[in-house]
Amino acid sequence: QDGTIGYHGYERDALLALRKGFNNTFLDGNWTGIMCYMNDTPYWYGVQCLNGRVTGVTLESMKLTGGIKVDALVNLTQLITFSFKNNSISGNMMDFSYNRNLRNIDLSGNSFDGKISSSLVNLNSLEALQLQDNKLTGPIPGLNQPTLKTFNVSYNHLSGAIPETRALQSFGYSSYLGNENLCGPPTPTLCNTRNDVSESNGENSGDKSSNSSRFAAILVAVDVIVLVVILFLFIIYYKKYKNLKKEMKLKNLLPKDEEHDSRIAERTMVKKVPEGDQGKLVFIEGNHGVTFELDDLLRASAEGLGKGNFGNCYKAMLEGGQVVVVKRLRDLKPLNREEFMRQVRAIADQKHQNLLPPLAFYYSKDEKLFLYKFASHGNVFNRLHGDRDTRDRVPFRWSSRLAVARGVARALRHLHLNTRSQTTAPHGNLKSSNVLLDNENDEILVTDYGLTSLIALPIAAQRMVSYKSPEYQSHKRISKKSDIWSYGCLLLELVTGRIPSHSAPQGMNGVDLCGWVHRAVREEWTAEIFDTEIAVQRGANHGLLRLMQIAMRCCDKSPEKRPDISRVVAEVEEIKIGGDSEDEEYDYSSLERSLTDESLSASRSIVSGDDLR
Ligand SMILES: Nc1ncnc2c1ncn2[C@@H]1O[C@H](COP(=O)(O)OP(=O)(O)OP(=O)(O)O)[C@@H](O)[C@H]1O
Repeated sequence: QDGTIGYHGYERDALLALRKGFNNTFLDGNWTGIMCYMNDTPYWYGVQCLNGRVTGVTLESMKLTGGIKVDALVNLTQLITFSFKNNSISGNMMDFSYNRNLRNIDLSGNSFDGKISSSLVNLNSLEALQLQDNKLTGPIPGLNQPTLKTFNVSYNHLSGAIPETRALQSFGYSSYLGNENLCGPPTPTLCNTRNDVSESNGENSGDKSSNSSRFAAILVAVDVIVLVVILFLFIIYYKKYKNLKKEMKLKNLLPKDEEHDSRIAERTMVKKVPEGDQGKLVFIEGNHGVTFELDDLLRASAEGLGKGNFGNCYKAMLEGGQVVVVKRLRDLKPLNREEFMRQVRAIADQKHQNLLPPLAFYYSKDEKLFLYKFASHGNVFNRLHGDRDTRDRVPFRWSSRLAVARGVARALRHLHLNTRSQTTAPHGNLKSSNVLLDNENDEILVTDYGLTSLIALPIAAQRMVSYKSPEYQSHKRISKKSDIWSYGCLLLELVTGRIPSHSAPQGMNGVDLCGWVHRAVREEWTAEIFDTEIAVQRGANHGLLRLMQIAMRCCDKSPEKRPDISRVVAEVEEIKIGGDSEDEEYDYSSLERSLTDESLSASRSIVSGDDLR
């Protein structure tokens, strides 16, 4: 294949050869099909692409075993990042001669043996080389790239004198620790034998006494550096101490384990923002004048809203009376700050009255937060299923449920078709707990869209709704049509009042709603389908049937047969609430009768033409 279609078969072959070397079930299942096309988000876990070319492979802490062939990277000529840290890969190091753009190499925490590849010397853009905690032997090649900012070969079996290049000498002893046979500065061990020196230089370095005097000079320099470092550490310690004192003063400081019951009020949501991160809250334009600093947020009292699949949510009440929701994100893809910001901006760019965009975000190495407006009437899941069969239950009327169906359909249409935004992406995790209600239920706000671009794929595949769709189960593929499937399930949840199993919160049981409804219609025990709370409403009858028909088409097993979002919106908009008599009690048997006559014939024909799920 050539570059004109943005897909490079030889790069794919190189990745498949890598995959073969690991014999890893997850990669075997995930690295299939096209890995990346032009600038689409890569489909393969841990692979980064630009213009259809592979620029990064990041497979960290995945318990990978096996080896990487020496010539494995010959065809990955655009690589910038290559990280396999914390696995159990063994064998010799690969040759990097063809990867002139490489900036970051991290093979730390594996079992690589043999020599450090001398091809590293010619990587002119190399910024970080991390080879610590392996079984590498032999000398350190004479790297001298001015670009090199991070270097670590500690805890290997390296030997010989550390080359006296400017770059290698700029790193402290800690970068070389744990290699008994390394000598020369910055280690404290003098190189006594000619072997030591010749081993690393390849040739004799000559006069031993001039070497010793150079060592002496370097040792003095090291002493000075050590003094400066101690002074620096002292300053940091003093600053930390001052900060700690400040925090202690905050009356709200009450550390609490986030695993605990989230309903209990928590006083601080971010116990401590890591030092040195210089993290700042970044507000996104159009935030309706809501601005405050991270310090204000730290001081705010907070209440847990719930433990989500990708982090916990807190309601933070700031001293000035503002209320915001803070979502602490976890299990993210390894994105640097710029990449993270790009994704957040793409999410925030999706502006629509039925979407809840983030107000602000916070990025640091250890903490990533999203801030949202607080939706005062909670989520549709709780509204629909909460307080059932108790006196506290406030009925969720047909008109409100139809408003939810409409609002969500419009939000999805915007996500799928909005041409003004740079990316039109599926939601990926559409479910009733991600549909929020504000202002006495008449504002429907879909939240958590766009998280597929941030969450690590294996985690997303386990927990996001789109990955529960029939097409992902059979072909490991999701698309906008997977959102249509999720939407169909949401409609069925609204009309039946039952919890779907694929999105049931932890500890709750649900039913396979699509399968259940299909069976009910086919076997004509239709009376049980509709939620009695709305089935008794006189005006709801016709609309309920229409909504269920739409839902069943959206749930079709094959994505091609599902309607697209424009059609869904048009059909849902056509449904009438049903006149003024909505609140009147209805003779339930009349609805039951209408379910068994022609009104459902369309649904039944869908069922008969299709397998039950
Ligand atoms: N802006 C908000 N206003 C009010 N409640 C919110 C807001 N955002 C989230 N919540 C609620 O906080 C709780 C936790 O939300 P979160 O999104 O973390 O988890 P979830 O929706 O249950 O699952 P998932 O992580 O898969 O989206 C949910 O009950 C959710 O409805």
